[in-house]
Amino acid sequence: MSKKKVVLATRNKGKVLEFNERFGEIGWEIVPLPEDAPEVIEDGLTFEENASKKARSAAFFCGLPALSDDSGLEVDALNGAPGVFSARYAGEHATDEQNNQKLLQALRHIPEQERSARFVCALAFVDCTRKSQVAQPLIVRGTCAGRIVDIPRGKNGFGYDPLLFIPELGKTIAEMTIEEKHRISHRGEAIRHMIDLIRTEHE
Ligand SMILES: O=P(O)(O)OP(=O)(O)OP(=O)(O)OC[C@H]1O[C@@H](n2cnc3c(O)ncnc32)[C@H](O)[C@@H]1O
Ligand SMILES: [Mg+2]
Repeated sequence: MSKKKVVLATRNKGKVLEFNERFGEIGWEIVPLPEDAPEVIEDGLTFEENASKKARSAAFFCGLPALSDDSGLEVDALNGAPGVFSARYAGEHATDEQNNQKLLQALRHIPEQERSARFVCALAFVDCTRKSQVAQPLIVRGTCAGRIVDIPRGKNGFGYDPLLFIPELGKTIAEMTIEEKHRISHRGEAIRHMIDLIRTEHE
């Protein structure tokens, strides 16, 4: 049987690496988002809303089913910020480094026991070959809880990975291999949920 082509609606290379190969077990061939796909304005109030917008836009543009990811970091001492603004916390085209520095600065007076935080990942899947799903994408969420360190640690991963320490494993996410991250991360959990959901949808 030929594989089902699904567009991965993201421009984030770190995410792309984490999705690679994960959907082979349900017979998907993941194809990259074309360079000329339209920019999506990520103005939703929730990760789920933004993920739906990104998946719908890519599905319409490519005429293929599309999978998208909207994710971010929620810090309790900042009432959930940066949240859906994680990518542009330090400004519209901020680098990971600038976002990390801004977060460390915002938390500089907060003691270790009050630095709890979590990564959240919402995935949306729009299958334009199934009419009902264009209006209502399949949506799942995964989370990964830890606490924010005061000095970045580790070189792996991307984004805020050097800042989130996972007490059970005694390291930050940037100190993990991609396999270790997949086992415990928000994105790993969301991908497992999405694969389960797609399997039940097709039963
Ligand atoms: O919208 P797309 O094109 O998918 O790419 P993006 O990088 O803009 O992605 P988001 O809008 O979902 O913003 C996510 C932000 O949260 C950060 N982030 C998401 N997942 C992460 C992870 O696994 N580890 C570290 N930081 C992460 C990421 O660096 C961004 O700053
Ligand atoms: Mg984005």
